Amino acid sequence: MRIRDLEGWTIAFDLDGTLVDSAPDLIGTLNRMLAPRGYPPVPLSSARHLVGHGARALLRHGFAEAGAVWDEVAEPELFDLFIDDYVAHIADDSQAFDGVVETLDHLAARGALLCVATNKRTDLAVALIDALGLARHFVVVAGPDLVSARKPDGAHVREAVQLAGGDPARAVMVGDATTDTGSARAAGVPCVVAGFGYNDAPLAELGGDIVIDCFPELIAAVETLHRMATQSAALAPEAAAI
Ligand SMILES: O=C(O)COP(=O)(O)O
Ligand SMILES: [Mg+2]
Repeated sequence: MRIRDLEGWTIAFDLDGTLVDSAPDLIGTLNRMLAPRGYPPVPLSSARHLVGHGARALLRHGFAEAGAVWDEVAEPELFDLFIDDYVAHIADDSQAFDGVVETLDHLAARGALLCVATNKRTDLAVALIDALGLARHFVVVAGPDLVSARKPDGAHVREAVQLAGGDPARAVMVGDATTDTGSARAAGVPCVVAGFGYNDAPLAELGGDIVIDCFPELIAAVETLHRMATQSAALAPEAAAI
């Protein structure tokens, strides 16, 4: 039997660009908004980094990327069209990154509680997670509508961990963008950066603690952060006595 050495620890995951390569469907929807309005499609490669701040931000910045004029008045209608189209195509081409299922199973078997903290609306996040057969891994899926403030606010990671029944003092965040590292830092939670995701800044400037190049490397990263936390907790009484 495996040692449950991660019992009492919670791992909060970002969704888009960390667990799931969802950009093809998000950018596909964006391009279906642009085409009938006479604008050119934005290539996936130049729009991936726009994913991570929610659908509204993707729409706005995607239109800018295509050189399209942004119509503030039309935004609510455009947003509704975007969501309707995205829901219909949510898992056409989106896939979990290699090794996600095995790695999540491994971490759960060692006792870790797993949850999701995403800037995707909760209903959309749940629909995507369900469509890819990942639902059984997570105690909670927390979009911005389920918490008091969205990433990069620290409340998002902190409250997602608490909703999962965990303690933010014994948690790790895993994400791919400045929204994730910012939220984790503000919550006092160490952050693993998915270097294979939709990084919106150079890796050295994202502000994470450990960068992983593929999902299975998360196991070693969590072990390192867990060891560091355990060692500093063991040293804390001595430090207090000095
Ligand atoms: O931009 C989004 O739709 C959500 O992105 P996230 O899962 O990376 O927070
Ligand atoms: Mg992301």
